[in-house]
Amino acid sequence: MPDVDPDAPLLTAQAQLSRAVEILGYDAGLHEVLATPRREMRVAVPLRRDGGGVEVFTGYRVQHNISRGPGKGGLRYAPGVDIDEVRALAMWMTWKCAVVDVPYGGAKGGVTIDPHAYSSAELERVTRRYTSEISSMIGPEKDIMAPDIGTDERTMAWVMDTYSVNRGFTIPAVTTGKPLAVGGSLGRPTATSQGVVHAARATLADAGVELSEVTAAVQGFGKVGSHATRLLHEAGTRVVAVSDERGGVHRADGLDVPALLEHVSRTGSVVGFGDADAIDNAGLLALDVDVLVPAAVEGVLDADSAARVKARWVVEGANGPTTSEGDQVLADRGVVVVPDILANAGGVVVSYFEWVQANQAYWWTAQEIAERLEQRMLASYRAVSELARAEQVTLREAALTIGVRRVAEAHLIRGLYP
Ligand SMILES: NC(=O)C1=CN([C@@H]2O[C@H](COP(=O)(O)OP(=O)(O)OC[C@H]3O[C@@H](n4cnc5c(N)ncnc54)[C@H](OP(=O)(O)O)[C@@H]3O)[C@@H](O)[C@H]2O)C=CC1
Ligand SMILES: O=C(O)CCC(=O)C(=O)O
Repeated sequence: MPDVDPDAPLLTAQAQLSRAVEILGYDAGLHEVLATPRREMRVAVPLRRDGGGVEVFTGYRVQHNISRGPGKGGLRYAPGVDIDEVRALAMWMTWKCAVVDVPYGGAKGGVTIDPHAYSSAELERVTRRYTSEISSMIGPEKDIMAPDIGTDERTMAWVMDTYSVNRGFTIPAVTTGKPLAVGGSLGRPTATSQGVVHAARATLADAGVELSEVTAAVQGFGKVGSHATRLLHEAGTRVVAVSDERGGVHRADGLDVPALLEHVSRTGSVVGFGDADAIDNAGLLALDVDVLVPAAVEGVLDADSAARVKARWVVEGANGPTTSEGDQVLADRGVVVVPDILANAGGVVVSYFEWVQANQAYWWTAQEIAERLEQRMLASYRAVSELARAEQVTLREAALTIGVRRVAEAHLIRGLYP
């Protein structure tokens, strides 16, 4: 028997689906339809290095489900990317888009590359080659990409440009999370983090607590974690610890967040920030705080680390930060977990707004975007929390039930399920 890591993201995603199917009482056939990725592509991505020589990377795009609309989901550049991770991330996108009721299926892409180890020119060549290789699979009406770990708005501009030049005209709606200059949306860079803060505010309110009364720790200081830290600080939360891949910093009285952001923009890491103590990622997860925001990678809250969590609320900025065993431990200990497919859905909500704006070639104001994002996040949170209360299930089980049911309904109504 090959070794199977019980914390592998795909096993977590499959176990979550099985639980939703059990709650919904679906049969084995429908379960299989919902579990099976609709389309997958694996491509070779050769790169000529700046200094000569060639390396070949592997790229993937998975469309897990397209029954409610085109595939939608990010593109990840990380050394650990493999097909099963991309499958898990694509499946989570399917339920996420359904929970916040945007008219998409779920997709995800990835290239097995450490983006820190390559120049910007090299990453541009990798992105253009990857896009060309998968271009038959993507498009505004087929599958729309966005940034994820290791990619950013510049990456999305390269994808959009490569796709467009091959068709002979500009097609902004093939990606979201683009720079404003090429059809991006106001509010998209902060949307995921803003959604995390809306979700945190809503779940605290259920317990009669306000953001200004609590302490928080944030793991991951990239596109999601850094803005979440700033927005929590602006909402009056005392953020006492943050981390990135290299380590973290902790100050019990609360970090000076504007000074921290300035330090990171100067040095590229939270590590070494003055007036704070060093802390490692495991230590951060176990801090005595009210709110914990994992906003880095999958699987950090497994059975062991979940047993050490002291926070009362975990708001998942990352996709899949909690394993199935970790989830059970947190539930048994009464920790409220706002699940990824709800808590970090602000990004895909504003991506949807960006796609709508690009399709109409008509741009909304920052206020319109902020209001519509808040409305959709709060309505989605309410639907999930009411179901959780009514059925006596966790917020994750309730969110999965809503998402999976909407996707299954689309299959059944379309007649795709024999
Ligand atoms: N971007 C978006 O709109 C959305 C992202 N997400 C999810 O949020 C998470 C973060 O994504 P995003 O912020 O975009 O990615 P980024 O690449 O912008 O940032 C990732 C951050 O996580 C840190 N990190 C990486 N590995 C570890 C580790 N093992 N332990 C601690 N920190 C680590 C990185 O540190 P370093 O810089 O040192 O490498 C960096 O600070 C992912 O799970 C992603 O799927 C979910 C919804 C939308
Ligand atoms: O903005 C999007 O389209 C999707 C972002 C993403 O990859 C995610 O929500 O995990």
